[in-house]
Amino acid sequence: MSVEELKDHPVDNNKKRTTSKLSRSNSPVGKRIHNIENFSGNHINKDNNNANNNVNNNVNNNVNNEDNINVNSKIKNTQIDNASNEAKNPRQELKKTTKSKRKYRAKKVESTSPIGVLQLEIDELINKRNIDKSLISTDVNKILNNSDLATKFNRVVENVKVLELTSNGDGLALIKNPEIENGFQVVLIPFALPGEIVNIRIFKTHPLYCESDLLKIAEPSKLRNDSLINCKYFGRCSGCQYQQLDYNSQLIFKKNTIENAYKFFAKNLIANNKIPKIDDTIGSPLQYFYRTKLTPHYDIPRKFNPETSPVPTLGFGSKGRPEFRETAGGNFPILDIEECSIGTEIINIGMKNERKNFKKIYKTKRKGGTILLRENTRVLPNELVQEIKNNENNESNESNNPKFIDFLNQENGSKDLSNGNLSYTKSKNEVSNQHLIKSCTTDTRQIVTENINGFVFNFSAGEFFQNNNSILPLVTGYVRDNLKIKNNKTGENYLIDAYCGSGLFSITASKDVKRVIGVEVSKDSVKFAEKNAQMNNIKNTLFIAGKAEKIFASVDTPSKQTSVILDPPRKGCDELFLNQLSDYNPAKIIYISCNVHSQARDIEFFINSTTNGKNYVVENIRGFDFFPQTHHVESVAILVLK
Ligand SMILES: C[S@@+](CC[C@H](N)C(=O)[O-])C[C@H]1O[C@@H](n2cnc3c(N)ncnc32)[C@H](O)[C@@H]1O
Repeated sequence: MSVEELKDHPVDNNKKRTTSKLSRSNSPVGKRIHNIENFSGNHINKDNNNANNNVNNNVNNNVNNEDNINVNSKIKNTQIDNASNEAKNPRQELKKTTKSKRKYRAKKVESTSPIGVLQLEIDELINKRNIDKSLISTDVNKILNNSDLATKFNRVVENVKVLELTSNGDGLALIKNPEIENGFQVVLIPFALPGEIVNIRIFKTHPLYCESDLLKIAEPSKLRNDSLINCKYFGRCSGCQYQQLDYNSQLIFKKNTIENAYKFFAKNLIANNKIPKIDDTIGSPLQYFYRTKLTPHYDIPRKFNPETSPVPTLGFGSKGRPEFRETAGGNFPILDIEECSIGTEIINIGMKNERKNFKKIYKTKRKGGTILLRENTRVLPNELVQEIKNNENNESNESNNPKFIDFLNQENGSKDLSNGNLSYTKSKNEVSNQHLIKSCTTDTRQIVTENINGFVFNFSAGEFFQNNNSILPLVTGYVRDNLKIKNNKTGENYLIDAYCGSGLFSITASKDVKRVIGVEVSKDSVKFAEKNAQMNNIKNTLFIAGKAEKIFASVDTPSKQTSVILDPPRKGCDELFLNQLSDYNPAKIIYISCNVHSQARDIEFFINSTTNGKNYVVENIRGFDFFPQTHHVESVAILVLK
């Protein structure tokens, strides 16, 4: 952070831990945790750092258990002397007496959501060690209404052994429960790896687990290699979890996530040996600087005064207040982020431009918001490339070539405020020999272009499109290779692309099949799918705007010669759709998913609970790493009619 920016943030938030909605809002996990486990009052959340508080450090020895749980660990209770503080403040005293009882309200959890999966991971952790659930359950209502109890829970614990890694990339451990005799707390420790011995600070308690900050790594895992960390915000930003791991280890953890997902959600198929060995995860050609879309955001505080309040921070949510490494971005719920090492070069240039712009306009904002940064790739016409080249000798370059300026100005993208020009980067597609100009758009309705394996795609910047274009040739190639239907002597294959977006799989696979029918709920995406087919001179596609559930009413392709691609949103397919898919009875199903848990659940339902499901074999399951450095994994499962 520059000196200038430091001036913009005179408030030292280090003295104020706020686990507001915002502190978790960037992380899909955090978001769900907040939505699902909602306290009616304040969160259990005390300031352990506040130097003004009267702090007693009581160091207790933890009980040794038969397991490797927290062996020889010490629990350090950081207790705030509330009594003495409150007595001095009669207003607070009054408030205290009139305050109504705070109540913990648990909300319904979707089992394949991150918090739903965490519950299964917790069950597995305790079952493996024969620990009864009652020994890890905490009465959160009691803590909410008893500040002494809250400080007892919000403590520093030393020498904690990390036992597992969750599918969200957090370490999972067991520590002694400060209230239940011989009881435990399951604790989430972001950025910690299995096998590590760490010191942590608990800051939030839920009925079956608690959240903590990683303070110190006393004994690192052999897998940890902090020299690989490429980002000054890593260890606080909620975006990446795995930068401390070499890439191969990241891929192994992701394969593990897929294995666990099938273990949790396809129990019956696993028990009957109907799930094949999960194949190795295919890595991304780019492991940093790959993300073609980022959405930094900001919050406008309730008591915001445009004249006196500091510039709100702009970036991504912070994952608590870890201290195990020095990080940039400040101690804010939304970290003040200037660059993101997984974003592409032009996205980072766009981020810098838009930060400068934000400093000019933030006073007009009344509520928080998000800034869209989406990469747009255009091909520079050959004549223009030639003209620029020819003029190079005259000390002329592209920046003073009027035609090039015209080319740039066709685009309404992120501009360099110092000169008002569109920011861009140049690159070359070595396969097609095309010169590419990349810019960054911030307008959700702007039409952007992507080039994948010689195909061109247009779509609205605000609509869905895959974010890592470096891996798209690999995944679309894999899908194409697997569309072939064995024993199809007619030589005529058909494809149904359910949840087709702007036609990525329909178009890249169109040459291998006689006809493609795509269905997509977003009318805007369907419009682009049609346009993309036209632009790529593809004539055998038909796109239907509507719900995937309705597609089978309009399908006339022979099912034994048809493969179906499913690529639903994170929540997966609904049962109505899966029943219709089974009635249609296609020769092959390729299920692509960014949430392997809902994928496993759907495949279990399809095979076990639909009319024709039992006639399918799961031939292959493997991950594709669309999101290096993060816990996310895309999973592709192939089902074949026996
Ligand atoms: C994960 S995206 C995949 C898009 C496309 N296959 C791609 O890779 O670009 C899921 C798509 O499903 C669409 N969608 C969501 N619910 C749907 C439904 N019930 N029926 C059809 N499409 C749906 C979304 O609009 C989104 O475009």
